[in-house]
Amino acid sequence: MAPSVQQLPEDILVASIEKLAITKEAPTAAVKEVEVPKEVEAPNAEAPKEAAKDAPKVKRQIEIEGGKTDAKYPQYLPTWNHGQKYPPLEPFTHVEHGKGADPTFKDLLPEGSKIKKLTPSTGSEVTGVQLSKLTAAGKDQLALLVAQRKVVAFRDQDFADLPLQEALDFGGYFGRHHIHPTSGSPEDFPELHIVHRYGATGSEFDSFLANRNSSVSWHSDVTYELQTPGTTFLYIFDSPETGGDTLFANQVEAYNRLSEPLKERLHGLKAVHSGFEQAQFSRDRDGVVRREPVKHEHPLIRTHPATGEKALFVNSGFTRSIVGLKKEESDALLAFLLNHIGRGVDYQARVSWEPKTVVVWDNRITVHTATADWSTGERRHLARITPQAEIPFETPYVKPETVTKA
Ligand SMILES: O=C(O)CCC(=O)C(=O)O
Ligand SMILES: [Fe+2]
Repeated sequence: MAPSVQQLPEDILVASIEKLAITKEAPTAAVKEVEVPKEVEAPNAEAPKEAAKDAPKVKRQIEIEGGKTDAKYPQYLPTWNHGQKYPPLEPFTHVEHGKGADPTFKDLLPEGSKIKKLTPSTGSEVTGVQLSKLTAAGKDQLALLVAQRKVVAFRDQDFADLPLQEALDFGGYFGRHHIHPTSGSPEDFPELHIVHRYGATGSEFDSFLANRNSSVSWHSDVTYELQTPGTTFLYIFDSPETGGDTLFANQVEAYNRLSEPLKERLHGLKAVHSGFEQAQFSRDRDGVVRREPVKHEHPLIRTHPATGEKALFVNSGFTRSIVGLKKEESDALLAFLLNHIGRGVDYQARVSWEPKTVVVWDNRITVHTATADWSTGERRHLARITPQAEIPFETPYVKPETVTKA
């Protein structure tokens, strides 16, 4: 078996276990049938709402009461609309705002703000900045800072209190919104990907752990798409008192740690990233599949368009095989790379969620994993905004001596 299929993509957990958990945890909750548009055939992913207006109606189930009443942000609870069907994504031109941004960060980190490294190579924490108030220059610098530090946690944000559309408008600056094929989203906002768990003993998550040793599942989001996500946002509503941290691994550093002969050999190789298993997982549980699944081949080493840094671009969630290698070779090489990334605690950062935190990371050059380590029945509830970026590209291997001489 390929190493990648031994682990479930984290998105799968987010998408489907939550749905089951809600049903289990709130058995008395009323389920209301709501009239909603059927077969929302959007002409493209950017304009689903226009298409929805004239569409015929079907019933959709939304979960209310037991699940909704005690959530701090019920407007962000997940719903699954089986009527939402979108055509394949069309390519678009991505504008990389981090490229050419002012590296002094004067519009992002004004006087009085504080930035602190989480670990030497990876992750920073910022206080004294209100993301929602950033100018265009500040947003460009945000993209650059995140590309450099890989992940940045911004504390004390008003983001969760903004109208949902305003939060989306902010995120839309960084790229076209990705609509997830299977995850729950707030009613009428399919661009928001919702993470929602109770983590209670006896929940669906326990039965998941019955077959797994750990909830750790390193992945980069939806890398099966042609244009994979770039600057990405996750913000918190409810979290357990302790636990539920999110971990990030730095794929630039994972690349840098490889020997020169191995780096040189990996350049030019491509890997297959597949969304088929995720879609099937959802179908098997009567979940939604908003768009038919796709696979794409991406370079094993990709270059970041703003920093020029090279990063390993494989993840255990979606990378299935290396193109051109025989199965055993591909499995062995992928297993080595994924193991290398997963055990690289010396190039990872762990973000602890505090109320009002917004975490921004660059999905092109990191992998991340949730940790489901609490079993107290506390709610953990977050939303992700996932702007897509460029088609992954690579630049040629450069020997270190050449760099020194140049
Ligand atoms: O729940 C988390 O900490 C991360 C979830 C996740 O992988 C995501 O939203 O992309
Ligand atoms: Fe994720």
